[in-house]
Amino acid sequence: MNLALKNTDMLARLPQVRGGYREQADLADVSWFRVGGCADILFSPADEADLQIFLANCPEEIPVTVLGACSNTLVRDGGVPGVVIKLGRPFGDIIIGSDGQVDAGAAVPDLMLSKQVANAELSGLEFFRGIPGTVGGALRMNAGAYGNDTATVLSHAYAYDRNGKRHEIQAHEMGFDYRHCALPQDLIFTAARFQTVPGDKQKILAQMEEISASREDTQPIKTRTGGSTFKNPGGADPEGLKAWKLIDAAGCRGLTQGDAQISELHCNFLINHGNASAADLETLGEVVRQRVKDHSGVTLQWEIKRIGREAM
Ligand SMILES: Cc1cc2nc3c(=O)[nH]c(=O)nc-3n(C[C@H](O)[C@H](O)[C@H](O)COP(=O)(O)OP(=O)(O)OC[C@H]3O[C@@H](n4cnc5c(N)ncnc54)[C@H](O)[C@@H]3O)c2cc1C
Ligand SMILES: NC(=O)C1=CN([C@@H]2O[C@H](COP(=O)(O)OP(=O)(O)OC[C@H]3O[C@@H](n4cnc5c(N)ncnc54)[C@H](OP(=O)(O)O)[C@@H]3O)[C@@H](O)[C@H]2O)C=CC1
Ligand SMILES: C=C(O[C@H]1[C@H](O)[C@@H](CO)O[C@H](OP(=O)(O)OP(=O)(O)OC[C@H]2O[C@@H](n3ccc(=O)[nH]c3=O)[C@H](O)[C@@H]2O)[C@@H]1NC(C)=O)C(=O)O
Repeated sequence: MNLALKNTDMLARLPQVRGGYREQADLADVSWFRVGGCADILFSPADEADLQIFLANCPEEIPVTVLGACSNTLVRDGGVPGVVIKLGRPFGDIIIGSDGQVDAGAAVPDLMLSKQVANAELSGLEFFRGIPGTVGGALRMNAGAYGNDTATVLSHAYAYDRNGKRHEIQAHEMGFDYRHCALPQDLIFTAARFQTVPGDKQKILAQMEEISASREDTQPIKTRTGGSTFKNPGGADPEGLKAWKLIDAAGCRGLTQGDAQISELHCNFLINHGNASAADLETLGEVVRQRVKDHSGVTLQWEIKRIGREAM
């Protein structure tokens, strides 16, 4: 009752937008883990101008969170306070220009981008083939795989800050590191330009198939998961210290908590077998962190973003 009143109050204080607001929107529906509570308010902007109007006029004290495909995010069971912004089709264009420049909206799925770019006989974005997020999430996470990452192919990105001011940000200004972008958390990316190079279509497609097959063999990609749970302590260096080896050595492969499990196939993946709660998944992750710390002295860092409130 109190919560409903609070939401109604919040709604009344939000600016008029064309995209529309949805109250108590179930985020489990959009999350790869298929867990989590509701967004107080979900906002899908009608276009860039709508997003700008929202940000410029949304009261400062109302929290704003942006989500892409929610493939690297664990939404807690108590839901997300304030407004969750989910960019949709109006931010879903791909434009392939001259000189290998590729413009993509922030909501474009990485997989779709890699396929269209390959069909245009351009190379550089093959690694996106196996990453189930969006361009916006790739920019924030510096998503990467198989020896490449977003930082190496980005030319520049466009973003709005919490006051509705638009920024053009060059790749070298993003503060990219392994699975990290140092820009302020309030920035909402709306689009990016990538630099690709001409390539042989058959070779590009073959490489993408190879990536896809390798993932199917080594990662539980068809389950309800968030990808790698923890960052590799050795970073992107293929010879560096691997989270999965530490987890394995600490005896955590296959460990369960309710319907949550540490994958038997790849023990840096957390899985929801169907009825896990976000709390089950997070608790299991913390158990693993503690066991690894006790066993090897290494403190694993979460790669997965955890957002929202604990269940009440
Ligand atoms: C099966 C599986 C395999 C995976 N494999 C890989 C892999 O090989 N390599 C890899 O790097 N990752 C991998 N991931 C993790 C995930 O797909 C990536 O991190 C991806 O980039 C997240 O994108 P998203 O759109 O789902 O972001 P979300 O999970 O929705 O959000 C992640 C972060 O990005 C922010 N964000 C999202 N959109 C925007 C935006 N428009 N503007 C500003 N911030 C934004 C969110 O606020 C949040 O902080 C995998 C995940 C799964 C489920
Ligand atoms: N889609 C998801 O969020 C999740 C998918 N999965 C798994 O992933 C696999 C594939 O999922 P599926 O939904 O069929 O994949 P799709 O590629 O059909 O769609 C993925 C999402 O991307 C959106 N999308 C697609 N193209 C664009 C674009 N150009 N611009 C903006 N948004 C776009 C879709 O939006 P729209 O709704 O407008 O079509 C949809 O929300 C399945 O195995 C599924 O179980 C698991 C968890 C979550
Ligand atoms: C999935 C993610 O990214 C992944 C990315 O897909 C792959 C491929 O480049 O390399 C990193 O995983 P990783 O270091 O565990 O490498 P993987 O390719 O998955 O595995 C390496 C090798 O170890 C083997 N392996 C892995 C886990 C396991 O339990 N057992 C096992 O034998 C695999 O079979 C494979 O032969 C990224 N993870 C991190 C934290 O950096 C993600 O960030 O969400």
